[in-house]
Amino acid sequence: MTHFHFGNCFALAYFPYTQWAGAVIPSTDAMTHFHFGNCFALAYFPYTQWARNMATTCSDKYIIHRGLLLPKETHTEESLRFAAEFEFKNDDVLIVTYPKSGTTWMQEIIPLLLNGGDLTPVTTIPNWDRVPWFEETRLALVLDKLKSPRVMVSHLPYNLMPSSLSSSKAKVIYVTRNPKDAMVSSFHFHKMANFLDDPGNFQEFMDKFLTGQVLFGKWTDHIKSWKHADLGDRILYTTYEAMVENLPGSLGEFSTFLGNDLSEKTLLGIADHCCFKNMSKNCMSNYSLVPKEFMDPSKSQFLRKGISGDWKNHFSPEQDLKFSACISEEMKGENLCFPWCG
Ligand SMILES: Nc1ncnc2c1ncn2[C@@H]1O[C@H](COP(=O)(O)OS(=O)(=O)O)[C@@H](OP(=O)(O)O)[C@H]1O
Repeated sequence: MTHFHFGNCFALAYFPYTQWAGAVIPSTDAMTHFHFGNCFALAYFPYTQWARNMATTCSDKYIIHRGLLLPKETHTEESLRFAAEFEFKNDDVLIVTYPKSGTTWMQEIIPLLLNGGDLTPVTTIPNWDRVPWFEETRLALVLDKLKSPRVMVSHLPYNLMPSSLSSSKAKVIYVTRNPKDAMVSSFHFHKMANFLDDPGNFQEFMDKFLTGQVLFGKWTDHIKSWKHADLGDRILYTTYEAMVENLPGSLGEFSTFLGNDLSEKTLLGIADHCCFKNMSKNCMSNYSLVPKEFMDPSKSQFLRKGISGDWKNHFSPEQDLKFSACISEEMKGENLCFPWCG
C-alpha cells in the first residue's frame, strides 16, 4: 500500500494547438472507419450496448481508439500508432493523469525539478512543447527537440502503453484527483473548448462521466489500470489534493523519486512559481496563447479555480450520493485510500 497510499503520494493531449502551432496534422481519413455512429464501429466492438451509448454521444469531433473517446483535433491513428511503438529511454519521465487531474501543473513542476529551478524553459516554451502529450500528433514533431531527461505526459490507460515502458527504466508519476472535482473541471472545460462537444447540462455530463462516455473513458478504469501497472518502484502515485495541501512536501517527494534531491530553498522557489496564482499568469502554461476559436476564455478559464472540493458548489445531495455509490461500487476490492475519502 505504501505507493498506493494516494494520500501521500498521471495528461491527455486534446488541445487544439496543432494548426496554430504550425504543425502538420497527419491525415485523419484513416480513422473514419472508427467513428461511432458508423456501422463498422458498431460491429467491431463486441459490447454493443456500450457502443450504442457511445454512438449517441460521439460527434465528428472525436475518434474512438480501443474503446476510448479522443479529440480528433489532436489525435490520429498515426499518432496513436507512434505511441504504441514508442521506445522509452531509461531516463525518460512520464507523467500520467486522467483528464483534469493536475496535468498542466505537473508540466510546470517536473521540468523545474529536473533543472534545479531554472525558470527559463517554463517561461519561454509552451507546455505542449515543453512536456508533450505522448499520444498526440505533436509528439512526433517535437520529440527530437526534447533534452534528456525527456518528460512527456499521457492520459492513456496502462494497457495502451508500449511494452518499452516496463522493459526500460523510465519513471512514471501518476497523479489522480477526486473524480468529482475532475468531472466539474472537465464540465467547465467542455464549455470553453470548441473542439469538444457542448457538455449539456450538469446532470447529463455526470451521466456520461459515470458511464465512461467522456474523453479517455471511465475514471475508475483509468485508476485501476495504473494501480496494477507492473512497474515496481519506478512508479510514484500522488494526488492533486496532496499537492494543494502541501506543495513543497509533494515537490520534495517528486525530487527524491527522480533522484535529484534539491535544497529546501530551491523547492520553496519552485513551489512559489507553481502556485495557482502565479502559474495562472504564465502565458506559456495558462493556454492564453490558444486562439479563441479553439478555447474561448469568455466561457471559462483553463486554470479555473485550482482548489480541492469545488464539486460541493455543483453537486446536489442526490447527485453526490449517486456519484459516490457508483464510484465505490466500481472500486470495490481495490483497497485504495484516497485523501477525499475522509
Ligand atoms: N498551479 C495549479 N494549482 C492548482 N490547480 C491547478 C494548477 N494548474 C492547473 N490546475 C488545475 O488543474 C485543472 C486542469 O487539469 P489538467 O491540467 O489535468 O487538465 S488537462 O487534462 O490537461 O486538460 C484545473 O482545475 P479546475 O480549476 O478545478 O478547473 C486547473 O485549474
